[in-house]
Amino acid sequence: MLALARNSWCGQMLGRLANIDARTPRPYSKPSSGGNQPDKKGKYRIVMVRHGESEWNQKNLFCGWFDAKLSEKGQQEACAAGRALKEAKMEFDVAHTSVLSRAQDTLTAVLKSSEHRRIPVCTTWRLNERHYGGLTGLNKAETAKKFGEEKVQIWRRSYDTPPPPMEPDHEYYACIVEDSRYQGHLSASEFPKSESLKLTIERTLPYWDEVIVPQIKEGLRILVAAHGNSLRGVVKHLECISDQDIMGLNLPTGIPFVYELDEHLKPLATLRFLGDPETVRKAMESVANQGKAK
Ligand SMILES: O=C(O)[C@@H](CO)OP(=O)(O)O
Repeated sequence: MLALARNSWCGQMLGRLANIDARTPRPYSKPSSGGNQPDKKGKYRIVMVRHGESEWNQKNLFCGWFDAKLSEKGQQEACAAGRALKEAKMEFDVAHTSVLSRAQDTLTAVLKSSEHRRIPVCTTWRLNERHYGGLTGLNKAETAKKFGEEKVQIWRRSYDTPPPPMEPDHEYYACIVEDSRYQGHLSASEFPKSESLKLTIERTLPYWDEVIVPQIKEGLRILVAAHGNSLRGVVKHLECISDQDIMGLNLPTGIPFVYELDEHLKPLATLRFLGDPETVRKAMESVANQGKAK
């Protein structure tokens, strides 16, 4: 059994292997940018949220596994996300998050501002942001000026081109590799030096399949607070989005999105954001533009 979850309650779930039916590929349709019309109700529902804006998002720096904190705006976004969930009368039995502060602090703020009762929270490095390798700490616009916007777009959004690796002399190597939250969970050979979306999906999906899916099937109402790229991986998997089309998906910070799922855990529709459509559209556009030379 894989040592996926830190929380022992979640760990118990690992004994049960997921039994998901073979996926039927279907065409990717653009995510709905908000809207107040609830989807047709599925047999199951899952809600996910990308963390609120971090201090490094604010400075437009590649962040990856660096443990940036939420900015003031990010805190507010997380609180607004909680209020949106409360307004939509969404309740949860269990939450999943990464080991990074920006996702955990978002989850805490969401649960508090939605006046939610205490629920078990499972944390795992498998929901971490993708590891940005040697780009970690670099400014995205300056990197685009230096290497060209096209190259930066490939590093940021392509499916299988990883950014350059993080070498031991990198400014942030030690603070990431020696961080105690990875000790005993990741061996030196497993520790990423950089991750493409493909590699990110390869370490996120075992957690999805072995921990989250059995909980969904048990009827537990689940909230996942994670990161732009770990969640892009889950969205790609759920909606069978092609390697090419996933390049166009930019998840906004701090806006929850909902999936209604059928009995085979197939979404009845594309993701639905709990937010004003124009705000969601602008937020997605602004994430996409972070990689422009400006
Ligand atoms: O820097 C990062 O870790 C991620 C998310 O903030 O950035 P991007 O949107 O460029 O993948």
